[in-house]
Amino acid sequence: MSKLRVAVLGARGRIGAEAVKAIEAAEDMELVAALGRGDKLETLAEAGAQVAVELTTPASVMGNLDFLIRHGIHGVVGTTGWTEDRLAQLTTWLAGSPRTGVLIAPNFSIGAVLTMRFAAQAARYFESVEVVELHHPNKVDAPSGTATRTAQLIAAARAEAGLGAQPDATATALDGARGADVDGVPVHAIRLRGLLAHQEVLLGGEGETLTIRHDSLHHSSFMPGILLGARRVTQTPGLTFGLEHFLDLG
Ligand SMILES: NC(=O)C1=CN([C@@H]2O[C@H](COP(=O)(O)OP(=O)(O)OC[C@H]3O[C@@H](n4cnc5c(N)ncnc54)[C@H](OP(=O)(O)O)[C@@H]3O)[C@@H](O)[C@H]2O)C=CC1
Ligand SMILES: O=C(O)C1=N[C@H](C(=O)O)C[C@H](O)C1
Repeated sequence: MSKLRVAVLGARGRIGAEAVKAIEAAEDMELVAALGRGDKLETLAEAGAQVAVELTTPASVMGNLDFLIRHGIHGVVGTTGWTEDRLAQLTTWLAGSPRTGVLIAPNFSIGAVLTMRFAAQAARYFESVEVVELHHPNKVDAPSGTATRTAQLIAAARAEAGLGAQPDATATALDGARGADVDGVPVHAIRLRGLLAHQEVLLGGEGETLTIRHDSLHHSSFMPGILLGARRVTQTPGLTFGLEHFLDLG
C-alpha cells in the first residue's frame, strides 16, 4: 500500500518539531516536506504532499490554508486564533475545492478532547462555571484555543438547558480581575515557566463543586491526534472543527 505523503508547516517550532518525528516514525506515512517561516509553499506541490499539518501562528495560518486549498492539499490544523470570520472565509475557499478536507483541532490530545466533552456534559447541572488555562510563557495567544472552545461549548450547553447568566455580584474590579468573557463564561489565562499546556474547568452548585483538570506534560500528547487527523482528513471533504468528529466517544 502506498504511504500517505505528509508535510509539516512550522516544522521548527515546539509542536512542529515533534510532529516531524511522529510522521517519520509512522509506518503508513512519508514526510515529504518540513517547512519553516520563509520557506516556499510551492515546495509542497513539488513534493506531492497530500496532507499538510499546519502548526505555525495565528498570523500565518490563513495564508497557508489559502495555498493548501487552492492546490487541493488537505489540511490538519493545530494553530489557534479561530474567529467566526476566519471560519467563514475558510468555508468559502473550500467550496471552490470540494474534494479538499481541512480539520481544525483546538487540541489534539485525547484528554483535552474529553475535558471539553465532560465540561459540556456537566455545565447544565451547575450554576457557576469558570475556565482556567495554564501554559508556558512563550505562548503567543491568550486565552488558549482550547479554553475558548471549552467556554463556547459550556455556554451552548447552558443555553440549551435554559440556564441564565451566572451569579456574580462584583461591583468594582481591576481590569482583567474576572478574566476574559467568552460567551458569558469567565476564562483565566496563566503563563508560567515550567508548564506546558493545562486546563481546569471549575463548576459550582449549592454545597458542591466539581473540577475537571487536564495536563499535557509533553508535546507527545498531541501526536496520536495529529496522525489520526492526517489519516482521516483525506476521506473527509470540507471543514471539520474538533478532533472529536474523528473519534468514537460514544
Ligand atoms: N491543537 C493543538 O493540540 C496544539 C496547538 N498548538 C498551537 O500550534 C501553534 C504553534 O505552537 P508552538 O509550536 O508552541 O509555537 P512555536 O512558536 O514554537 O512554533 C511556530 C513555528 O511556526 C513557524 N512559522 C511562523 N510562520 C510560518 C509560516 N508562514 N510558514 C511556516 N512556518 C512558520 C515559526 O517560525 P519562527 O520561529 O521563525 O517565527 C515557528 O517555528 C500555536 O498556535 C499553538 O497554540 C500547540 C500545541 C498543541
Ligand atoms: O500553544 C500551546 O502550547 C497550545 N496551544 C493550543 C491551545 O491554544 O489551546 C493547544 C494546547 O493548549 C497547547
